[in-house]
Amino acid sequence: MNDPRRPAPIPLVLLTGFLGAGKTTLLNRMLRDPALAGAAVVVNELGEIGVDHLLVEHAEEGVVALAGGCLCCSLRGDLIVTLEELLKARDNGRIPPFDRLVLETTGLADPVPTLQTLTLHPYLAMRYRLAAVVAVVDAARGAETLAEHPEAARQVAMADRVLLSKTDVATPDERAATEGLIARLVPMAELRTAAHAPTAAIVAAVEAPERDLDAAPLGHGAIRSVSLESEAALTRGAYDLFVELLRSAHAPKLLRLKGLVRLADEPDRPLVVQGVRHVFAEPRFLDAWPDDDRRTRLVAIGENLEPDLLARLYAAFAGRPAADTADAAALTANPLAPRSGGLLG
Ligand SMILES: Nc1nc2c(ncn2[C@@H]2O[C@H](COP(=O)(O)OP(=O)(O)OP(=O)(O)O)[C@@H](O)[C@H]2O)c(=O)[nH]1
Repeated sequence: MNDPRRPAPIPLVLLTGFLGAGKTTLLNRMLRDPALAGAAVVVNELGEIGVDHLLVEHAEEGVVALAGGCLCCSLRGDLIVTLEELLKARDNGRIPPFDRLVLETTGLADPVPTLQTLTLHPYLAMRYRLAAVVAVVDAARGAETLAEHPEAARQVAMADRVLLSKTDVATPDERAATEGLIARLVPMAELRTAAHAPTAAIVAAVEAPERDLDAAPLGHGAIRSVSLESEAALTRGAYDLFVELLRSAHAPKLLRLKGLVRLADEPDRPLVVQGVRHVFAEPRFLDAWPDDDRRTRLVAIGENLEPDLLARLYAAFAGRPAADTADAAALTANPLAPRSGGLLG
């Protein structure tokens, strides 16, 4: 599946977080860290100010600031051009061959369209691969912000890793409230303190979802996550069909699907799944499982997702329809059984 003639895709880390959360402060710290010397950074700034002086001080050709608009809407075209230009400059040797890219979005940006752009674009999807979505959340005002601003909640819901900033000024109550909301919104994400996390770990790729996830609604009609796991390997056909049905039936609600899949014909190499809305990056195999756990582990994130429906859909393809239920119940709850109110909602 991996073509040896193609250059290895460059890991891309999307750095998100609400206005004033502390993204630029964090980036500035990263750019001073020799461990990240090989990274390029793209900053999208809202407003007319343009180039962020902090970043320009610490990096040279690798920094491209997009001024004048929001990354997820008016500057989407420019984002593509910028990322292509960076590749061209890298391939021509005009800039150092950066080994990863950090893309900072504006504080109001919805990360979903940006991720879609990256996974949909044929050339960019071939040259970059999404390594992680990192969200910065202000420990002091996070709870308030997440509750009041749906944009902020969407940013956090998409994150693989959440970094708490301003822990130095947050009261214990404020911090606990912020952490509580983050845990409900995105229980699978790693939560770290921005000031203490090693910067290399912040932008490291996330290859395995966390385990023992509970679907956790934030509130009525809000974003929630659903985990899907199975011991048995899936056939490629079953996996493809599962994704196809998931996309066609749940696409309007589904913001993201990610994780590792164990396929019957490649049990020693996990297939990495990265989907944003109905767009799925071409799945790729890792060389090996990241740990001893070789189960398929998928996380679906979306608005008003129905965990039971998703679990039954997945179970049907994972070869264990309703395995946890009694026989009679298993039969009647079998999602493949022809009846009304089936899997496709
Ligand atoms: N006390 C404290 N202040 C912080 C911390 N991180 C960021 N700040 C301050 O918070 C303010 C906003 O930080 P930025 O890094 O500009 O935030 P941003 O997320 O890039 O903001 P936008 O550009 O609006 O999206 C600045 O005044 C920072 O100095 C922190 O950990 N502790």
